[in-house]
Amino acid sequence: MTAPVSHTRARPLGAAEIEHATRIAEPDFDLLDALYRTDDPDDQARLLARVVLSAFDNYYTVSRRIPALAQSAFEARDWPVTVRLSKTRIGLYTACIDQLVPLLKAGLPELATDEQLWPAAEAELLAGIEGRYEADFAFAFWQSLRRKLVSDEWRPVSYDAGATARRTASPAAVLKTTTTTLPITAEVIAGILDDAGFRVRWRDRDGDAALAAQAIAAALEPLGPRPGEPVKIEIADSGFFRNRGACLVGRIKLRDRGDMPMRNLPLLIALLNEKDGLVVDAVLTDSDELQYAFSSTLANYHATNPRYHELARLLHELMPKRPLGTQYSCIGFHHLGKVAVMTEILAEHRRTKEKLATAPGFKGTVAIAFTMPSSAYVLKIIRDHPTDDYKFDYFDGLDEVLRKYNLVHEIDRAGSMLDNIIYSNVKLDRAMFAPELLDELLEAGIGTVTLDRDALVFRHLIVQIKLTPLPLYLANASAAEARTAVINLGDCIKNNAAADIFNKDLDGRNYGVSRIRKVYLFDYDAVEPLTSVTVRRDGAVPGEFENGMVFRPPEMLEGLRIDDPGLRRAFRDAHPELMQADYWEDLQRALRDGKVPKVMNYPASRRLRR
Ligand SMILES: Nc1ncnc2c1ncn2[C@@H]1O[C@H](COP(=O)(O)OP(=O)(O)OP(=O)(O)O)[C@@H](O)[C@H]1O
Repeated sequence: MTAPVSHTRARPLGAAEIEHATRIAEPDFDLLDALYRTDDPDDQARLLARVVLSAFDNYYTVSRRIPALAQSAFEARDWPVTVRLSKTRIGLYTACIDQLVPLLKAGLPELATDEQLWPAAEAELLAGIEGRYEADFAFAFWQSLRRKLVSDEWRPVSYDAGATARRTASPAAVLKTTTTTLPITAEVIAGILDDAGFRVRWRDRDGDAALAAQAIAAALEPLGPRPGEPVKIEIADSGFFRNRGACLVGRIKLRDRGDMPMRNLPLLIALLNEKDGLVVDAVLTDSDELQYAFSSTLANYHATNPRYHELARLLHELMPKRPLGTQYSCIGFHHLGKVAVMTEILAEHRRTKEKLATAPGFKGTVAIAFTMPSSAYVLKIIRDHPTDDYKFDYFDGLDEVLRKYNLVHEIDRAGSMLDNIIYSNVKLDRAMFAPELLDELLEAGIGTVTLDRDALVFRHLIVQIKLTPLPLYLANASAAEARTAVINLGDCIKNNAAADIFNKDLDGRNYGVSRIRKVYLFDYDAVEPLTSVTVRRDGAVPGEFENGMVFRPPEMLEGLRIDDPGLRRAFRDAHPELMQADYWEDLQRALRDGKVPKVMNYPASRRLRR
């Protein structure tokens, strides 16, 4: 067994230290000054590229420090710092762009309209980033900035990675391999735990390693393992940190044995840092379970290895049911994820030749949702005004709905809301749209969509992972599947409540079932902070007038509009508290006191010590 590394006591990070490490450096004012002063177009292009690149470097430096800080916070059990780091990371990219945009707008107003300068500056930028690993990231930053500077114009800036696109990224570059033979021993696992290089002590490393080895042996059993058979354990050379947890991620590989083909088992070792030391809390070996634990519907992990393409590929290989683009968001690369998702949608269209058409299910009164039949994504726009069937008396307006979608992207989604990828000024070829959808988009009087020659330009475009809307799922599911879905729906409502989210439109048709059969809320125009809702015990009084949002828990079941009496009963039996005012009031109190309930992101049955 590998000798344990010596452990220094982890030191909590001081507020000043975090502040310093995550502070974005000022823009390069000398360069900006030179840019403002010059009239020479070549100098302007060169200086603009340098100004933006220097801002990107400021951003990238800080964003790369955060995973290491997250590791220190985990080691020091400093949970408030962990939360702060996540918040800082998610806002950092926009903060860096917003730092520069007003300066450029004020000093060089012609940037918004200059048709010559941008291509010349882009060529300078591309030359400046050539050969850098994060060239595509720098280019995405450039495009985001440009989009902001020309945002008043109907001039979309592509989300394409262009020349900086990375064609191949083999996960091999981020994997550490241990070669051994079956059965995998506790000593081998202990070696892997040591190799992770934590600077704090384990509570019972050998005991945990033995339990983990047992869990792995049980998971390998269906793959026909033979004692002495060679095996490779490939673990990403990266820590992954989120909330109070950390994990090691990789896979176990068994070679083609003649009577058995090559076999792969995904592996996630979930770690906690308890008061008395590090523990292996759970071992996951099922791709769907990994996907749930690594869900893009939760706060992202901070990955200490900077090779984001290889990590995203590896995660995609381990969790193939989730599209590649969203794997980037899971490790905090939201903006690259945005580029990757758009690239994927365009590639899907090129490959399948399918057209975008209205998404299956109930038509929205607030949104228009569309997709291609085999696409992994749904695209959505928000109408300027709801249709006549809109349920509520008052519509908050397009900006407010977009704000809610954006809020859901930024908060800790606690596992039961989708991540919303929100694009602005996107151009999609007209040929991608089915004629009926094209007519609807252009004729519904939606001010945010226009036709620009052979393309549609969208002021905003929301992209989500495609689910099966709950009513469609229930209509086609077996009795057991339907029952599970309805019970999962209750869990989904509870998880959202734990994230201080209440969907005032209780209707079950706002929810969908994913490829791993979890239920998620996908419609956010009616979400409110749970803490702002008035919970009533009594029934409604005719003619009664109440200010604000009022919710009567006994009306929950009716609100969900699940017609099947058996399914209603299943929901009631599994979640009786959802129909009781006490549950909601207790939760509101806990949220107001800052006691956020824990969200479990793997089944309790996978814990090593239950
Ligand atoms: N992520 C998704 N996956 C699959 N289908 C979706 C998704 N988002 C929306 N849809 C489909 O599009 C329809 C309309 O979307 P959505 O519910 O967001 O619109 P809405 O106008 O906000 O609805 P409502 O009228 O209930 O407020 C849904 O009923 C569903 O059929």
